[in-house]
Amino acid sequence: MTAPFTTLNDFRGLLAAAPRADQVAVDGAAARNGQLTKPPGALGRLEDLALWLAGWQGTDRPRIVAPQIVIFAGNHGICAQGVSAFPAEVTAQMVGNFQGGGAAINQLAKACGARLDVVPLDLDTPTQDFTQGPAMTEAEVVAALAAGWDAVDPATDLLVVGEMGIGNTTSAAAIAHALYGGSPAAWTGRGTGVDDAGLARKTDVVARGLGANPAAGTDALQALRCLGGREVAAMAGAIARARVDGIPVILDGFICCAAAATLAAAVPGALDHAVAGHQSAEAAHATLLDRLGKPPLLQLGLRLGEGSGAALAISIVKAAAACHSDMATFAEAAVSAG
Ligand SMILES: O=C(O)c1ccc[n+]([C@@H]2O[C@H](COP(=O)([O-])O)[C@@H](O)[C@H]2O)c1
Ligand SMILES: Cc1cc2nc[nH]c2cc1C
Repeated sequence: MTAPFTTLNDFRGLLAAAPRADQVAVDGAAARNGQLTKPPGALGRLEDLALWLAGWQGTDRPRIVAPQIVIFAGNHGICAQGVSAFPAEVTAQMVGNFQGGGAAINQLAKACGARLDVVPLDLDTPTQDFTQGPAMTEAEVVAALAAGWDAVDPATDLLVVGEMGIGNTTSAAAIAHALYGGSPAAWTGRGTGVDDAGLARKTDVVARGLGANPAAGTDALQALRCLGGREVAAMAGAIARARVDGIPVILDGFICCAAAATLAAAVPGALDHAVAGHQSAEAAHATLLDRLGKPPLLQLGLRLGEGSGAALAISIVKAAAACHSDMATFAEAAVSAG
């Protein structure tokens, strides 16, 4: 498909017009949940997940049979300022590793039975350094949103978006700072492992980013354009496509959630189809999840990106659907209800 928008305003309009979850299916799933052979509430958050899936799949018996993971990769102009523990060429090298099957996400995708797609975005043309002005033009950010939109398989029933982009924790911190305010230091963490001097440089870059891009402080999609990267915008485009098509999404770490946050700030309800897969060890991810109102399913100390934490959570969401849809009811199993 070719994405049905050519401007940020078109994109915002599509997202604002997206249908809501199917309440009849949710009510049907809640009724079924009450008849399953377990004490009420005994499956904890698995029960919430099943009802959430029911609403987006439009059935009281949701199933996950075709999960898709898409990894977007982009390069960042701000890398020249020494904001990462790794050199920018690692982004393209890791794309080769994903394509060769050697990265963590290849194993995690295999382990949960998900299709994995890798989408490199103009790696030879990093975004502009956002301390000097906008990272992307409107045409560039729209192209990245469209790449994300087009990468979603409309037949998938559960989507994970992940990223690879040296420097992108700085971009994500700058976006969070623009959307939510607070001090630049509160949003800035160590990413791939910068030392104290690197952390101080990053914090300064985050502060100067908003200073150089006042539009980012007044409009969430401008924050994405001015402070984001191509892979960040592509994740936003894919999450938005899933919202419009009613496909449930599991959010990954700090960068994925910063991309998602631009949608939530632009259009209320834009993330109703999304749950948080995990809480990353990146310092500000907990705060960002709190702002999004999304409690994480897992907290394993991961800080990898690549969709890794969300990929692990696919198994949990699959399990929630299987229990809900395939368990026996008290009547079917001839078990006495309480
Ligand atoms: O997902 C996260 O929360 C996360 C936290 C720290 C680092 N990363 C990954 O590390 C890269 C960005 O780190 P950095 O230090 O280059 O900004 C990028 O490729 C991300 O996938 C990802
Ligand atoms: C090796 C490496 C792998 C990654 N995967 C996601 N971000 C990454 C950053 C680095 C440095």
